[in-house]
Amino acid sequence: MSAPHDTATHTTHPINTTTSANPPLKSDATAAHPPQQKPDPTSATNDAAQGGLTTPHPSAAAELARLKIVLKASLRQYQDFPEPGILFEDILPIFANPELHEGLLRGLELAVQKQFAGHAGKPDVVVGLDARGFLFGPGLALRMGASFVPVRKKGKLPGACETAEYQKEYGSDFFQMQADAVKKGQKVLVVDDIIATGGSAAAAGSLVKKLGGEVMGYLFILELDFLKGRDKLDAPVYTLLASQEEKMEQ
Ligand SMILES: O=P(O)(O)OC[C@H]1O[C@H](OP(=O)(O)OP(=O)(O)O)[C@H](O)[C@@H]1O
Ligand SMILES: Nc1ncnc2[nH]cnc12
Repeated sequence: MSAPHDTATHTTHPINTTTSANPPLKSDATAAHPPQQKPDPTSATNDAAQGGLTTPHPSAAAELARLKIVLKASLRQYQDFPEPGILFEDILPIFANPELHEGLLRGLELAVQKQFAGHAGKPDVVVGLDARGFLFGPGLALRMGASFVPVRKKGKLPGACETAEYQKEYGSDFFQMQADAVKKGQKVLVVDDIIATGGSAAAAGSLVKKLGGEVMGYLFILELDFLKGRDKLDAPVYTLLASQEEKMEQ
């Protein structure tokens, strides 16, 4: 099988040199996959990344708007992964590039300041969901001076745990939190990479409440709009990027 990706556009990613049963989509029509003549937004040396991420002292709104464009352009989509009918949104290119990684944390920090300040101010605890919520949840918590607590898939945490079952875009699962991980009355921000059906985030929110925490909001990098997952959540929701307004044609 040939290399799944044009390395001329993504020279900084070792992943692009491997073969795969689900190559990233090549069409210019997807926002997640930049056309070949465009500079690689995930490259630390390209102009878009430099202009988007290193401009000194822009207003918070302008800075957030610029970060969103650069971050969205770095995402990749894989058709029929992990099963037919799913258009998989791959956020890993963000973490492969230190500037994008920094830009993500900055964008999320600005979003929390802008979106949640009026509701509850700063969180006491950031709760990140297994597994991709662990990629940026601890970094965001550190920036905001908050604790980080994981929600894990069943059977991974020692000691007394609370458990919640949930449905997601592909299948069902169980989440757990350690029973003493959140103190009564603590303000909790639940974070994850993607909200699809909202099942995972709703289960995490229910666990936080079982422990006595107060869910001040939910924060995601990306939202699959057509699944309307935010309707399952009963606290303010903020998503940095939007995607898939309608279900993929089969
Ligand atoms: O809104 P939902 O329909 O619940 O789907 C969103 C969840 O699905 C993905 O995780 P997944 O369970 O695939 O696990 P992973 O993070 O371990 O890959 C994603 O990272 C979210 O946690
Ligand atoms: N379409 C999707 N892409 C990536 N992660 C997901 N989690 C649930 N649905 C997903």
